[in-house]
Amino acid sequence: MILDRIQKENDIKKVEPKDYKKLAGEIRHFLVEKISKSGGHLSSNLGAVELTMALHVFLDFPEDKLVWDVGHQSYTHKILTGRKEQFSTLRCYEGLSGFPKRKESDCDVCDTGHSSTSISIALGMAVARDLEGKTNKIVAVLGDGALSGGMAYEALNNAARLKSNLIVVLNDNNMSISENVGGMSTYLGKIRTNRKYRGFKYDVEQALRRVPKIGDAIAEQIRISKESLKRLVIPGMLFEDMGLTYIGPIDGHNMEQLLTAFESASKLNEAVIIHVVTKKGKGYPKAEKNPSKFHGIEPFFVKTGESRNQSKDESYTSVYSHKLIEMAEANDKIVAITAAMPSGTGLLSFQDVYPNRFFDVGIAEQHAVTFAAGLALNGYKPFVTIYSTFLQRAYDQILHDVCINNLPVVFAVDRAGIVGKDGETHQGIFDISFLTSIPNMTMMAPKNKLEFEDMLDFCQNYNAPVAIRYPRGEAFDGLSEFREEIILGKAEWIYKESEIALLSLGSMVKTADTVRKILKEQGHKVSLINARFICPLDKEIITEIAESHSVLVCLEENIKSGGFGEHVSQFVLEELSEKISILTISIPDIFVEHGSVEQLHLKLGLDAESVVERILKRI
Ligand SMILES: Cc1ncc(C[n+]2csc(CCOP(=O)(O)OP(=O)(O)O)c2C)c(N)n1
Ligand SMILES: CC(=O)[C@@H](O)[C@H](O)COP(=O)(O)O
Ligand SMILES: [Mg+2]
Repeated sequence: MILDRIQKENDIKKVEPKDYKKLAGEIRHFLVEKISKSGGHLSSNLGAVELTMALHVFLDFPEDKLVWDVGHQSYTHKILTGRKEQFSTLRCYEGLSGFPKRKESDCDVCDTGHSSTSISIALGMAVARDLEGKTNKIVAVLGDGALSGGMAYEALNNAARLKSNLIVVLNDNNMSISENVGGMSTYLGKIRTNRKYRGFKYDVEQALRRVPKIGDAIAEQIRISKESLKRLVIPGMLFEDMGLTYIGPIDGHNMEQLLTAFESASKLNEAVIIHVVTKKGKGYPKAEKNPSKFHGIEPFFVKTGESRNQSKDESYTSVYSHKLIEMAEANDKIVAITAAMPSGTGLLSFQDVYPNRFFDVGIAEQHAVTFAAGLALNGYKPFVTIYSTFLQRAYDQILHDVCINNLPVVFAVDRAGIVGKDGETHQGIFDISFLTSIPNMTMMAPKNKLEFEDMLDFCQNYNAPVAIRYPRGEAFDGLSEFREEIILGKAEWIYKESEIALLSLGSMVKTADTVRKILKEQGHKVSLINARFICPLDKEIITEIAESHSVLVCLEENIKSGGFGEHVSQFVLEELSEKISILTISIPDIFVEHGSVEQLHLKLGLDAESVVERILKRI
């Protein structure tokens, strides 16, 4: 095996070019084997094997810097930098991360997981390099999907002024997680299908250069026709007109072409875009055929491509998907918006039923929110469906465009709480803190499936900004006998006793129910209250609790700062501190690494036993 000869960074330089193809095959085999057991981002990694190999032949690590956009496609980079043996721990607790991690290797320059940041990072590093008088190479690699994100354009706009070398590799596989969308995607498609014009461009330019000094009129005519030809057919002209150099399109599975392009680009004292065309899922036919399914995949059987986990439980996402379609049937003002996550957010089926009322805006969370504000201003009811972690991108748009105008936009905040294996960059543990600090915002979280549906109905009829957060995975269907009407700012009594009151929010109601059972077995009297709303806070129920209990325990799956517990504590401190002692169970103010949700809950003290222990200590 050639792969066995690669133990650390730069070892690939010893591999002979005639063996590149074999090495690429071995890496693909390794990826499919490992990811089929651990789960992970398969399709993007299979597509980027030769590209990564070529970059590793071209660059000297760790002096040269390679910046991955999102980072979900960096597995081959990990293999080539001495982390192959750790792949059996991929995305497991305390194991290898699925994204670049500085603490794993000095060949990883930046921890990432969110899209469209690579050109900014690389440009910053290039400018720092120049200021230091150094000459190391810096390369950013981003996908065509990542190029739908606003930050990428802001960075390109800025990079056009650079007077030293920076290489931006655009890895174009004509896919985001699902179909890539938008004008840039169309433009790249034209370049791909007009490859023959590469030769044409060269011929025209050569011919023009050879024109001897002739009369001004003819020269001007030639200049004009050159300009119009460029605009019509020459690949990458948009980038060139911005002041960037464009090379491409290049076959991203051809090592020779890639290496030639990198070498040529590195000689230029400016920012160069190398447009590389690859096939997402390459080498595993099932992923080639259905790259979306294998973009981020749970463990699967290699032979059939079917998942190893045959869970039939309905997810919150799927509940949302069905309910939204049902509501949209009766309410033609409902529109659904996603930022490049139609599958993950469950909106694919909405798109099937209501294609004209479905909008995938690309990886553009900021635009998604302000676009929703525009729709709401003209009488529509937008459901902006974005994962908690990616909504972080749109804080000012929520504040400035939606909340100051007090517009009836619904924020369906999926993947709220611990998401597990994607780790720090993807945990949805900040949304309560950043959303509830904004005036005019109402925020809630359901305890179970039925309440989620009722809350969505509430959102539909609510005439102001409202956010509803729900977790990744299976929808809880317990406690369904408790189904009081949803009233703005009102919590729900589930069990009314005395001594200890568990005031619990969303996903933590299920845990609190278990905590209550354990405490009752030990002889305690325990109430369970479903908070439902974070803001407005049900001050009345908190006051009632304070009159009849000695300890109030708040439970939530958000960080402590700015969380639900902090809101309740503030009120108790100001109004009720004489009457009741308060204990908040939240996630500490840290970034939470990868691992299974259960392991992470255990580590963070959010499992029932740890909660019981903390309560007993308190009383
Ligand atoms: C800000 C942000 N929004 C959404 C995502 C989810 N996401 C991860 S990868 C991806 C698609 C990226 O497409 P592309 O850059 O073309 O890479 P490919 O997967 O095709 O290799 C998306 C939407 C993200 N990581 N960051
Ligand atoms: C890389 C990325 O950001 C997405 O692919 C993310 O991993 C999706 O997460 P879900 O699996 O929760 O949809
Ligand atoms: Mg892509």
